[in-house]
Amino acid sequence: MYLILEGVTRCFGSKTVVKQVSLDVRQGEFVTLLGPSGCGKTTLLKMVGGFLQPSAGNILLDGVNINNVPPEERPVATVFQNYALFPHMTVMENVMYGLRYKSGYTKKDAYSLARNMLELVHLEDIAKQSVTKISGGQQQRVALARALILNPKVLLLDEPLSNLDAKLRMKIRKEIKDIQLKLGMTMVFVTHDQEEALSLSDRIVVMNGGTVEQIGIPREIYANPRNEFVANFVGRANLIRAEESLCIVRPESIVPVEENGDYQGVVVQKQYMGSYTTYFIETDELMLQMDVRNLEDKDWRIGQILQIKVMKNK
Ligand SMILES: Nc1ncnc2c1ncn2[C@@H]1O[C@H](COP(=O)(O)OP(=O)(O)OP(=O)(O)O)[C@@H](O)[C@H]1O
Repeated sequence: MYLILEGVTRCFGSKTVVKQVSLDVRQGEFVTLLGPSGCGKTTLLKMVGGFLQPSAGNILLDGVNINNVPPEERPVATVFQNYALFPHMTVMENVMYGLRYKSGYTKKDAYSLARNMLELVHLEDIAKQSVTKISGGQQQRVALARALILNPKVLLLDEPLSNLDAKLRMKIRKEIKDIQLKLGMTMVFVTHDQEEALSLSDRIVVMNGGTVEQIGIPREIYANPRNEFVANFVGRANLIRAEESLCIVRPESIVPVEENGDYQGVVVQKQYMGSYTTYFIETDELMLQMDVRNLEDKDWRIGQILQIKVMKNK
């Protein structure tokens, strides 16, 4: 394993905000820390970046314990949520600044490397502009180039897309993934956005209250959430309790049938979502959500009685 976290813990005063987190990240892997605000994901990332010391536990990178290595000497780079660019510098100067603690680069080397990075993030045409005169999406790309110029062993990204509008978020999300695949770079990404986590990650670490709830590939996390917290935080879920057991059923795993359904219920509300419609179906004991793709002319009206079957999550 490339990046190893062993029982990493962090306390602030009497409060433990990261509790005994253990995690192995493979070289070239894209791992996302996903969880609600305050669950400790940024604190965990800061410990990997060296900006915070663990109260207990070890962090190893490429076989070396980096617990006591200061941030500027770690082979790790961080892209922050607020970009942290220098307003008095141009795009090019900001990217070159990434190399400030690295020795052995002439100004010419640094310039040529920065040029390559700007090409990678498609900003070569605005290299001479001030960073205050460019858009949010472009600023985020500058921050990315400034981190990548260090050729880090691990790139840490702390909610890098949260200041962008929905459309731009999708665009930069794809660019980050393209770069990760192109460079084979190990990335640890922090977000509270489940879509971002599902679409980008090789594996997702779902966190809650400073601990890990589940680690798995996106499909596993979505189709087989370990508990109610994961089921509700990642996607929408119908929670069907039978005696001692809890069955977690995704809305698209509920299908209408002509007869012999598992449940009969009445449509009490429907929400048109473009590519699918969500029907809220009230049975004797449950309120179920059913998603039906809007491919055919199938449509059920409010008040209609339906038979439904519960399928396996995909
Ligand atoms: N320097 C600090 N001193 C005291 N408490 C802190 C400090 N930094 C973070 N915390 C607390 O630790 C907890 C976890 O914070 P953290 O920023 O890691 O959460 P997060 O999951 O990244 O949340 P968000 O998505 O809101 O950034 C929070 O309760 C926060 O108030």
